[in-house]
Amino acid sequence: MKVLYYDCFSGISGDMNLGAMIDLGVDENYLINELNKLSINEEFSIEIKKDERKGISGTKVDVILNKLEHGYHHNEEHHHGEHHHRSFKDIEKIINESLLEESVKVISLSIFRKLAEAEGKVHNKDLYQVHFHEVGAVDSIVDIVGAAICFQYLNVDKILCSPVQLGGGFVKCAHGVIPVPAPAVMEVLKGVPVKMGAVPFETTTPTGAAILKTMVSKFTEEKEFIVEAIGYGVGNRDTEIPNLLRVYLGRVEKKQEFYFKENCFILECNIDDMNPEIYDYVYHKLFKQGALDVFITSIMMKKGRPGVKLSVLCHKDNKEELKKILFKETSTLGVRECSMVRDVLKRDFSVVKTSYGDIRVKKAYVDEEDVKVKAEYDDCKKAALEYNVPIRKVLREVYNSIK
Ligand SMILES: O=C([S-])c1cc(C(=O)S)c[n+]([C@@H]2O[C@H](COP(=O)(O)O)[C@@H](O)[C@H]2O)c1
Ligand code: NI
Repeated sequence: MKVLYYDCFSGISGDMNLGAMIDLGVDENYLINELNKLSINEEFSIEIKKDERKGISGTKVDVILNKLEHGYHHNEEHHHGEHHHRSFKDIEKIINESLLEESVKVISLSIFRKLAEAEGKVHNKDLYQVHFHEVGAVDSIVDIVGAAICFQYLNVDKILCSPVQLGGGFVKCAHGVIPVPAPAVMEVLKGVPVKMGAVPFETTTPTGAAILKTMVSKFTEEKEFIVEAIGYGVGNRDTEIPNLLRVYLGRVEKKQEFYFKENCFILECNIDDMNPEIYDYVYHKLFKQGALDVFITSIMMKKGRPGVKLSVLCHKDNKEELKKILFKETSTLGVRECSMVRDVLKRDFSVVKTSYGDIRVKKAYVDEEDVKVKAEYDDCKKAALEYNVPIRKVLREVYNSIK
């Protein structure tokens, strides 16, 4: 199983994510070619270079907004300092009408939706009323669609993430000066383990947060995988801590499970006043009704009376029928019930041909090497009686033939 792990000790932004993905091994030409399938491809270009923070080298990605001769930037409608805005609907259209792969469209749209929902919540607007600032919209489209292209390229089974460092201080944006963590970041990362204040700057942006929240299946510090590749995405600042996003590509050794869990019940009653000859009959009835096991434990009851605890292991579906048998066929006035989980070894059945006929054999697997083999007692008993031989002779032949 392939795992992608985000180590967000210095947070995450959309650009850092793209840098980390390329550093990890995503083919940059593939990423650029795929991004060019967007109709807005003339509005941006992508600069990819090696850079470093605190001596640790990684990949830095910058989304450069192109100055168009004809287009939004010089469009009459957007003079007088007004900005063109793209709504969530516009972005849905751009993504849906592109020639990007279907899975890339689905991932991109769900990341965008998460971002738009958070912005909507913070600014008290409906999802479809949220407008992305012109410059931010192109940047976010490249960061988010780029992230989706990388996920599709890496084709991992699971994405995990450390607690996310959000930073601190204040940041200037289109709304003015806002606190860090930015409100949209907090909204997106509700319920996610985060850390704050490592540096007095913004380390995690709304786009970075939305990528994580959409894609990560578990936020954990446990790294139960073998690291096969490491990537560093370089951030814009040079802070006291290296402004890097570290990602690991890992492999989880497939552990074969030899047992499975099963819900079951124990029915119990204490008896000190019943003819002991009857237990054989009760056992027979309980097993016939589907009891998984029936057993008796000697107990000392009140008034110094020796008695027994009759226990019945069963599944839920025949529990009530089994209780009825206990009430009808024994002297008890009450039955206790207790739910439990049992671990059951995987097993298979086969038939061994012996000179005494066919004998059924059960194999239960403790692990790859350790197998418990058991000849079916009833078959051995029948064969021993039929051939008038000691039962151990039958057993020996069975075990010798399956060695
Ligand atoms: O809507 C805008 S411009 C906006 C809202 C918020 C909220 O938290 S609400 C935050 N910001 C800041 O803009 C930059 C860019 O973020 P990206 O995710 O687009 O990379 C970042 O500093 C945000 O905190 C902008
Ligand atoms: Ni906002």
